[in-house]
Amino acid sequence: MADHFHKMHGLGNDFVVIDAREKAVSMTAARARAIADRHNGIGCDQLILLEPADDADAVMRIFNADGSIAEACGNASRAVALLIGRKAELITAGGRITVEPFADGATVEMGLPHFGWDEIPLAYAMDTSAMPVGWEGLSDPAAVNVGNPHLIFFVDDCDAVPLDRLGPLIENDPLFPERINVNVATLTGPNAIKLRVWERGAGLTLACGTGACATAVAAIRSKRVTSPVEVSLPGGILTIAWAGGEQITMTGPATHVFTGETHWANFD
Ligand SMILES: N[C@@H](CCC[C@H](N)C(=O)O)C(=O)O
Repeated sequence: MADHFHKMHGLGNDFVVIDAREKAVSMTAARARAIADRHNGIGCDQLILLEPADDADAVMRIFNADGSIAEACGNASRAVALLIGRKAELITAGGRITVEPFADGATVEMGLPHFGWDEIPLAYAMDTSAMPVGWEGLSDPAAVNVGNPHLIFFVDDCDAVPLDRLGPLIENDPLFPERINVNVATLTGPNAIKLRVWERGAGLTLACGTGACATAVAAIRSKRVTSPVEVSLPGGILTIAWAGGEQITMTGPATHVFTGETHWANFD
């Protein structure tokens, strides 16, 4: 019997979502990589596996396109909210989150941000609000962990940054023992940021929800902007609210593209 999957996206950051809450699906890094491959698979930035949870609505497991595990995914959280269709609590490797859908999107309580160098994690101690490091024209980034690790560079013009070249260089720098998501951000108003993201394990994507959260938090913390913040990504806009010390709230659209059928064994 064929297995079902859902093709979904949040601002163009796209997912294959497998609902394994009632019927177990075995997933490996190699299988996830093959499904995500746009040349011979269904194609996606992240593969999302929903599994049963004892004390929550579901466990959400996240595989990047390269097969690696991610602890959090903001855009997929909104997509999963749409799929579940009601307020729900999800367990991710990065912590518990609460999702609440509306007609064509969702609001997500993303949890608390973490700023300690060992919580990012970095290879050695330093101030994560303005790190004394640089790669070519990019320097003094902030680092924030919002379930997954992010590095944020505030620059005059994020469109001018060669992120396709610098992204992989920074992602794989030994300073980041678990690699890192790389954000380049430009302030466009007292509550507005333009953002591009090189995602760990997936490369350039049209949007990154956790990148928007981490960037907004870093900008609010350094008093560059005030909450709530409109974060404009190539795929569209997210609204991020954070009052220091509290959970980050993310609101934005999500889309169910189609439901398909396949045999997961086809991807081995
Ligand atoms: N696209 C996601 C983030 C996915 C995980 C990330 N690439 C990582 O490895 O941490 C989002 O919308 O947050």
